[in-house]
Amino acid sequence: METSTPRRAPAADAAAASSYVSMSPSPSHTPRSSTKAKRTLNNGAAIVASSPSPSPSLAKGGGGGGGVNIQVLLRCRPLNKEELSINTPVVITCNEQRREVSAAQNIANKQIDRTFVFDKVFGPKSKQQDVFNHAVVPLVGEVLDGYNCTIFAYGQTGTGKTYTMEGGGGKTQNGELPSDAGVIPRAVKRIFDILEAQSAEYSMKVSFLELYNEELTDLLAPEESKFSDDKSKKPMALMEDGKGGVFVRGLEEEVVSSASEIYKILERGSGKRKTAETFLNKQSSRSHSIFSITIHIKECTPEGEEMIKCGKLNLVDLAGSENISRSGARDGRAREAGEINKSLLTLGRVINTLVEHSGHIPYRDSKLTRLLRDSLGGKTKTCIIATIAPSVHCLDETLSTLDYAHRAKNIKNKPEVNQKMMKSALIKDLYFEMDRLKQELYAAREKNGIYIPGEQYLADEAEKKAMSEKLDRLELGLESKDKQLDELQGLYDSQKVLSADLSDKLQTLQKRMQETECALAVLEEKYMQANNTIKEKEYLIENLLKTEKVLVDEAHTLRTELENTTDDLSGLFSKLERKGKIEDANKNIVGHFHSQLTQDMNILHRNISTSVSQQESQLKVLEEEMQSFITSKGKLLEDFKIK
Ligand SMILES: Nc1ncnc2c1ncn2[C@@H]1O[C@H](COP(=O)(O)OP(=O)(O)OP(=O)(O)O)[C@@H](O)[C@H]1O
Repeated sequence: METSTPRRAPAADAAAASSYVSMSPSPSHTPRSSTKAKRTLNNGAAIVASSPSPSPSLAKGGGGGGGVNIQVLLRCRPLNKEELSINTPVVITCNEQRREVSAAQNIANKQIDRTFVFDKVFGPKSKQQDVFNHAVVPLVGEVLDGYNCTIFAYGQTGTGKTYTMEGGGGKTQNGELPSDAGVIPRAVKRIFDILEAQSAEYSMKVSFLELYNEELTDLLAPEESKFSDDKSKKPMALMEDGKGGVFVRGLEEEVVSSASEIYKILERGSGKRKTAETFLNKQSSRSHSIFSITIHIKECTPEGEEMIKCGKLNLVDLAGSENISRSGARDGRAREAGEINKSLLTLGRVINTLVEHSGHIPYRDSKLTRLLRDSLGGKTKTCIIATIAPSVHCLDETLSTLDYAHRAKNIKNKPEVNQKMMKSALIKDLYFEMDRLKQELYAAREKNGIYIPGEQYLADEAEKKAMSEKLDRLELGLESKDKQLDELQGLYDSQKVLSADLSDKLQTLQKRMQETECALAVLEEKYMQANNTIKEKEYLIENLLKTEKVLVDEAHTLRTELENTTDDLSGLFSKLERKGKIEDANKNIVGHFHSQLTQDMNILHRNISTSVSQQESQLKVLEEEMQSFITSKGKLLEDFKIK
């Protein structure tokens, strides 16, 4: 029966029965002691064989070809109170639209701006909800689809890694998370919301690991253990799983069935993290932490076969990348900073080697890189949230974070979905494990009286006690689950009645809906007709308006032309008037000229006739004189001849 109440699938019981946690993508379960480790390797063979090797047919998300670049997001925190009080200059500008971050640098009195582009940029005003929506929501979906996903926060101390990952934690008000809740509580809530909306049958377990001074500790281990192996104090071993992965021996995985349970676990674990006051952060996390959520979801194949899908979300809060003197780390703190830097330096070297493809990748040089191996260049889907501060005092560290994160953008992973496991095979394994435990119990009883070293006896006793307590807890859990099942059955029956009632109502509503749909269709037809008429009218109006515009333009042209013609005509008339006047004046002049000419001509005529008569008389005189001259000359000539 499928219900919305979280139910534990057998896989969860198997997981709960073991206490080794693999950091490898495979959902393998390993027991607490070395004997148990051996057992699980045998017993877990069915699971391990089917789970770690990802099925190429099931793989999605671009595992093929060159892989998928890991996502790198950048978040810049706002100035804090101290920085504001001393008016610290801001040297970082974020352009969220263009996904750019610019750092203003002053080198030798020259202003040099460096700009970096990321997959997403969150400025100082960004909300926790924004970061969650862009960084985590898609990955939560991938986890529920059976992928392993890792989100890790990287940045200088005091830049908001813990704020981004945990924020105000999971203190809910009226079932809602506070606005400052970070990525982890929001991811938890979303996972439960989705699973419950899908009425999925699932089981979930969480682990919380701390890496401090290259030593691993379990943040979920009980504070005081009656038994010899007090894990809260004792560092834990990181072991190779023989398949290229690693697991942390003895890491507690708590089975959870509600978001509030996880919030409590988170609060408990976070409280145990090593923190200290530094110049840059009053409550600086001095360790790296990895909070992991493993989800097993039941699915049915079309053939009715029950399968278990497994996905894992690793949420990593790294310790601050820092300069020892600037961070104010002293004495023990300096060693601490050195160790933190060792892990982060190795992380940097791993990133560089991955990006430059320059041979051997030094994963093994630090525990952090061994743990994150599958998230960097492996089969996991990874997202890095790099955090920076905007103040000028942090510029060097900010640039180093920006360079680091920008380089990490080029890392390619080949995400592959975890192969689904058959539920029947899991149950078989579980029964096998129970039988084995029973046999061990009988054998242990029968061994009464045989000598074994006291230390081993105590250890075995402690383990037996822990196991029987666990068994009791499991039985109790089973009983309560049975009760829950009964309750749910009752609920189911009442729901059935309710559903019959509702289906009647649904039918009535469907009828009404059909009628409404008919009316709607008629209305839609009318609406379409009206729309067409409106369109036609609009077309006509548009054309009319166009014609009117043309006419108005033409009228304007005509009017200007008319005005020009009127001007021309009045010019012409004034010209004609002037011409008439000139003609009249010319007439007068001509008349005057004519009479003057006549007078002058008469005078000339008279003068000429006078002159002619004078000339005639003068000619006569001249003739006479000439005659007399000739006669005189002739006389003279004759005289001369005679002489
Ligand atoms: N985006 C933000 N908005 C508001 N306050 C922030 C933001 N980021 C960080 N802070 C505040 O700045 C302080 C330091 O943040 P936080 O402890 O998360 O830094 P951190 O990077 O985890 O430092 P460390 O590496 O030392 O642990 C906290 O008081 C936190 O509330």
